[in-house]
Amino acid sequence: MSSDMMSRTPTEPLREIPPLAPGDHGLPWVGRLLDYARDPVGFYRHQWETYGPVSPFFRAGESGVVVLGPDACDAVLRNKDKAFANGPAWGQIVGPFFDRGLMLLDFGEHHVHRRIMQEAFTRDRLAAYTTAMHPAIEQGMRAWDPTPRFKAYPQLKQLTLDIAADIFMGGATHTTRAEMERVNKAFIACVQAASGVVRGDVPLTRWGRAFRGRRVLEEFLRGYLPAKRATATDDIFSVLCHLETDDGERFSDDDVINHMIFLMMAAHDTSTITTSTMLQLLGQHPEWQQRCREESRALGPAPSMAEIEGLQSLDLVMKESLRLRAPVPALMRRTVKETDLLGVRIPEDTAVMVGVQFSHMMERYWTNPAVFDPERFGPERREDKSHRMAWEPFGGGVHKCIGLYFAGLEIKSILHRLLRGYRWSVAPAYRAPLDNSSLPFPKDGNPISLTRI
Ligand code: HEM
Repeated sequence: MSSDMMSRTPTEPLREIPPLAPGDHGLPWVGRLLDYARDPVGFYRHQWETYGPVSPFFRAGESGVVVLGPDACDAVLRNKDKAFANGPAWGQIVGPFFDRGLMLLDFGEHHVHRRIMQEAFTRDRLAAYTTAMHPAIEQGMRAWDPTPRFKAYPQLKQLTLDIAADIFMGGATHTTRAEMERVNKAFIACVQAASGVVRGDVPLTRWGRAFRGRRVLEEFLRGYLPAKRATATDDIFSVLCHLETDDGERFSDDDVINHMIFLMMAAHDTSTITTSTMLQLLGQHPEWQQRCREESRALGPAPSMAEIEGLQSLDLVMKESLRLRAPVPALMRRTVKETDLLGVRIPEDTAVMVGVQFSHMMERYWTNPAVFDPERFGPERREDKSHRMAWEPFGGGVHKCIGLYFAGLEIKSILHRLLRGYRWSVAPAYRAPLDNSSLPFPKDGNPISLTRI
């Protein structure tokens, strides 16, 4: 097993974070954020080659560190001496709009909430969610009008929102289409706040819209709460209302609302980005598209969870897409005490950016990492096993994505239906112009040439 660990004997003193090299200060206040937004992997490569696994980074008015390579990422995410906290770090990025979502809780409190929420993602529940997803996918795709420049990304975004309305809300039965539209807009406003410059409740700004959006979402969910508490159904909202651990721990009304808002956010953009990347890559690699289609054709239109898990080629393509374009390319942390990270002293209250995307592109762990090659995940090669954290699109440690199986089922169910009903192509030389200001999405809407079979 290879390693990028820099060894240090117990008697050696801790090293300090290296100082910024000339030219690495970037612009006043924003620092090198724009370099990152322009080309995240290029930025990471520069940090890695100049400084190694723990590098200095000035951004948004403060100094912090970028952590790169699977050993360093692993050390932060495993968080052995509980020095790295999520709440103060992610809170700064997503603002108060996803307050008290699971990812923003820390340590003992996080442990209690995670234990309860785990019950919403058991195999039996996942099987029920999968069954419920198919009608929503079928209904959503009915509106798709294939064209030679079909903008896949916005369509997929709408589709995953429609699926969320069913799976998360149980169809929101008493809600009109117009009301649901308002809720979707409110939700999108909260998501978009991450890239807002003005960080206060100021009208006509991203944050101003997000504050209003959060109020709309809370009112909407609170309106449904009594009915969801009264009757147990298969949607996540109702499940969260009725969860109880063996020790009798349950979520309060506020917990349910906070978790619902965060879950919808966590599930939405990430799955849309992955599906959109898969569409692009399958459009550029028709042999893989055909291979996946043949496996899907062997099943019916609404396969069970076990059948979806058996779609092997699609699974390889999904893993490769998540490697090439991790929907969450960096994980944020802040130290709550001084700590030792691979022999480097990280002071208390340091902003930490864990650049997981870079691990996916390191020659040390992957053959020709820039090339689309799903077979690298196949049983004969298993390049993802070159290091336990070489492939980490879902993070690691106690905050590892709780919805990763759900995500796989949703993404594959969408692709499965698409492969059976449509054929599509994308020019081999196409490179998606990505907006990296929050999660990486294609600015051009990911156009594909789509035809019905
Ligand atoms: C391809 C899709 C997805 C990707 C790439 C993804 C990625 C991630 C990553 C990297 C984290 C860790 C964040 C950190 O350590 O700071 C995370 C956490 C989380 N994800 Fe996902 N996610 C996806 C889909 C989903 C879905 C579908 C759900 C819900 C149904 C979900 C719910 C969550 C939650 C609740 C957390 C916080 C877990 C905790 O802090 O204990 N995610 N996700």
